Amino acid sequence: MQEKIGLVGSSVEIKLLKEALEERGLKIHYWKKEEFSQNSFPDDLGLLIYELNKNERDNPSLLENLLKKKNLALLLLTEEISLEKAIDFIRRGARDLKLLNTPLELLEKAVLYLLEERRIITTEDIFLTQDPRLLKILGALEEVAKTKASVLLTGESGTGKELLAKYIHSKSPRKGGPFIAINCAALPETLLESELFGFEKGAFSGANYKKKGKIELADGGTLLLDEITEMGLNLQSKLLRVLQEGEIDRLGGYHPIKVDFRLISTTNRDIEREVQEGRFRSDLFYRINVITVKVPPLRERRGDVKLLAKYFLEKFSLSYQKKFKGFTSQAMQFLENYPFPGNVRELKNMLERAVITCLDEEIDVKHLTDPFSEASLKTEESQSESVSSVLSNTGTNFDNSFEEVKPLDEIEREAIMKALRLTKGHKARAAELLGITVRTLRNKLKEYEERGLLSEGGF
Ligand SMILES: Nc1ncnc2c1ncn2[C@@H]1O[C@H](COP(=O)(O)OP(=O)(O)OP(=O)(O)O)[C@@H](O)[C@H]1O
Repeated sequence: MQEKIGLVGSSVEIKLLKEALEERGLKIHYWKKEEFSQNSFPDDLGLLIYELNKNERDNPSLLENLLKKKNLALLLLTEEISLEKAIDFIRRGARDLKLLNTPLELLEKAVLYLLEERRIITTEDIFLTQDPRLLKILGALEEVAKTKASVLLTGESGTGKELLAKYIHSKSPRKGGPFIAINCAALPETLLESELFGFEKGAFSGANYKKKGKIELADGGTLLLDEITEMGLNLQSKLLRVLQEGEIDRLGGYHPIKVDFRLISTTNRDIEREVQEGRFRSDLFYRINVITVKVPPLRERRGDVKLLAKYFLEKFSLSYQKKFKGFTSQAMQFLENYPFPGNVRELKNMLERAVITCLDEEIDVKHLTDPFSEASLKTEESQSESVSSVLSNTGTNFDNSFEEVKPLDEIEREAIMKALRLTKGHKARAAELLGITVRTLRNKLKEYEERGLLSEGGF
C-alpha cells in the first residue's frame, strides 16, 4: 500500500517533507525535477506531491498529462502563485495546492489528509519500528516473502504479529492474491473445521448451500492461522494433510481440490511445550515453522513507544478531526515507563481514548490512564496524586531506589489481579481495562494457576 506515494521536486522544503513522511514509516517514490517524466511512472501511484517550476506555474497546460489522471490525487507545491492560476489548476483536476513556505507540519497534515482520503493509510496500520532487532527481522522477512516458506510468528498478544503477516504478504509475489485470516481460538472445533475446509450442500443438517472454506479462498495468496495452537488434534491432522498434498476436501465433497497458498501461523503460547506435552503434533510443527520469528514485547523495545505514540496520535487526530500540540512531558515520561502488558494494541487503544477524551492542547497523563480505573475515579483535586499513584502502581520509578523496581511479570500479575478485583472477577471488563483480549487474560490466569500463583480465595 505504502509505495503508492510519489514526490517530485528539488527544493529544501520537498526534501524536509520527504524526511518527515519517511520518519512516519511511509515509503515514497522520489524523483528530482529533472528525473521525472509525466509519461512514465508507476501505474499504482495514489498520491503525487509535485513541486511546480516557474514555467509550469504560469502554464497549467504543461501538466495536462498528470492532471487528467483520474486515479491520482495530485498535490501541487508552489512558490507564490496568482489566485486565478491556482483556481485553474484545481479546475483542471489538481486535488490540492499549497505554498512551499507553508509550515512543514501543515504540509504533512495536508499529505496525511489526502492519504486518509485515498485510503492509502487508514485501512491498515503500517508496521512501524525503529528497534534494531525488528528492523533486521523486517529486512530478513522481505527476503523470506519472496519464497513460499511457511512462517511462524510467536510473541505476546498485541505485539503486531498479524500486521507482520500482512507485511510479508504485501512483500510477496502473491500480494495481488487474497490475504485470508482466521482465528483458531475464536471458534468451536466443528465450526472452525467448516470455516477452514468449507462444505458441500447437504454435507450435514443445516448445510443448505455450498460454501468455500478459508483455505480454498486463500488460493493464490496467503492464509493466516492466528492462534494455531488452539486447534484440536483432529483438525491438526487434516491441516497436515493439506500441507502435504496441496489439496483439500470440502466436508461432504467427493473430489479433492488443489490449493496453493503460503501459510503464516501465529501463537502466543510456548509451542515447543505444547508439542512436548502432546497438545500439538510435532510433524505439523515442523511443517509450519520453516521460518520462526519471535516478535519482542513492546516493553523490550522502548524506542518504539515514542514513535508509535506519535503515529497513533496523528492517526486518531485525523480520524476524529482534532488538533493537538503533542504530549506533556509527564505524559511522555509515563509512556516511556509504562510496561504495556497489552503491547502495541494497548498503546493504540490508549491513544484513541486520549484523543477522544482530551479537550486540552496537549495530551496529559490523565488522558492516557483509563477513566474507569480506580485512580481516575477519584475527585479532581486528588488528580495529580492519583496520577503519581498510577505511575507507581505500574512500576514507574522516578527516584533511584533500586529496591523498588519489581520484575515486569510481577507488575503485570499485580495489574491483572487488580483489574479482576475492581471488576469483581468479570473477565471481559478486566481485559478491557487492561487493554488485552479476554483470551490473553485467560491464558495468563491459566499460567498463574499452573505456577501456583493464584490464591485460594480468588483475586
Ligand atoms: N509496529 C506497529 N506499527 C503500527 N501498528 C501496530 C504495530 N504493531 C501492532 N500494531 C497495531 O496494534 C494492533 C495489534 O496488532 P496485531 O493484531 O497485529 O497483534 P497480534 O500480535 O496479532 O495480537 P493477538 O496475538 O492478540 O492476535 C493492531 O491494530 C495493529 O495494527
